[in-house]
Amino acid sequence: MKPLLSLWNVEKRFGTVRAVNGVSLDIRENEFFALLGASGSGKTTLLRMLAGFETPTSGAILLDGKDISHTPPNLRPLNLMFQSYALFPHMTVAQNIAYGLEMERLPKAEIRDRVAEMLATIQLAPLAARKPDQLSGGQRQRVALARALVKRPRLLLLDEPLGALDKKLRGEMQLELKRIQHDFGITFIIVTHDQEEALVMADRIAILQNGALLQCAPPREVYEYPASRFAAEFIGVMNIIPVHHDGQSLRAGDGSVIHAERPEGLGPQAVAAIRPERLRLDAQLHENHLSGRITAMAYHGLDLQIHVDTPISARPLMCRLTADQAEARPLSIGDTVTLGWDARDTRVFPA
Ligand SMILES: Nc1ncnc2c1ncn2[C@@H]1O[C@H](COP(=O)(O)OP(=O)(O)OP(=O)(O)O)[C@@H](O)[C@H]1O
Repeated sequence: MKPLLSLWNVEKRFGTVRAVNGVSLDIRENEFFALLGASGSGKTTLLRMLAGFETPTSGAILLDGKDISHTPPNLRPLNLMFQSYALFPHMTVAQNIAYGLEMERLPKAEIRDRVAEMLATIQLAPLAARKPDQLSGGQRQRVALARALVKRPRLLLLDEPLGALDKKLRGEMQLELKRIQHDFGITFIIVTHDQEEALVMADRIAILQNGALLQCAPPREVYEYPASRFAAEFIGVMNIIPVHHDGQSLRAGDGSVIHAERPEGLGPQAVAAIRPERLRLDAQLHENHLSGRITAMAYHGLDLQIHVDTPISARPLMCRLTADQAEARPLSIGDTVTLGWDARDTRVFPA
């Protein structure tokens, strides 16, 4: 399938700072695409280049195969929604949504119909006559989204759109955004520093580090097969065990062998990485096993997290048990347990 948007080796320098460093990627029609990275990794700069507020120092941005690198923002078929998206305080919800269409001088009847459609989509029809200061944060966010969507852009760019919301509301709005994106069939590109948010919402995630693209893949792949140690630790929780590669096998600090599927060309210093939910208490069923002592436990409703002190790592291993597993085997701090995990669940990266 032909990509909607292509980035070809896009670079942006501010003086000596390389904010974006040779990023190449394709974004497909109807995709929910997340740009994920720590503060200063270049997410916003990349988004601003897509919107046309910055021009690449080198490389090209193509929309439908046409180079738009130097096309001004107002001539691009896209819309940008910021975290601090300001609604007009003196206008009602309906007027705020209608504003962009009125600027385009569309017929009154069409504006009325499209505003009504958007109010239904964001489920705020009963509040159409309210002013922004009579809305909750989540409701204001929906109006901002409606205002961006009502113009039917082909591409919507969202810069930390849920950043100002509390955790619970954020979770609800994540699902809401996904539903709206699906219903409208518009391509969404969202900037976030929240890895959980990217996992929940996106069809694909691009991880940026120091302006460079580290990995671009669907959430599951990013989670299960991180491209590097940085990606492994950035997404979700990861147990990291320093290992030595002697050409034959991987050994932990205490000399015990760690069974893993090894990448080629690994140097002597490496780390083994295992997700907490891959560690099991039925150790005999797995290639790797070792004993340790429980030092801490945290109950989370759906799961139980235990920290286990072991000889293979200075830091305790984090192990996540489902409620069923935890019920089958009552545990307390101080208990000795035997942990096991599979070689195929062990990723290995250069240290
Ligand atoms: N106008 C500018 N002039 C100089 N340096 C800039 C400018 N804009 C961004 N930078 C630098 O480029 C780098 C990337 O910034 P950018 O805002 O794109 O990162 P980000 O990933 O969006 O970060 P955050 O999550 O904190 O918003 C940073 O080192 C930043 O200081």
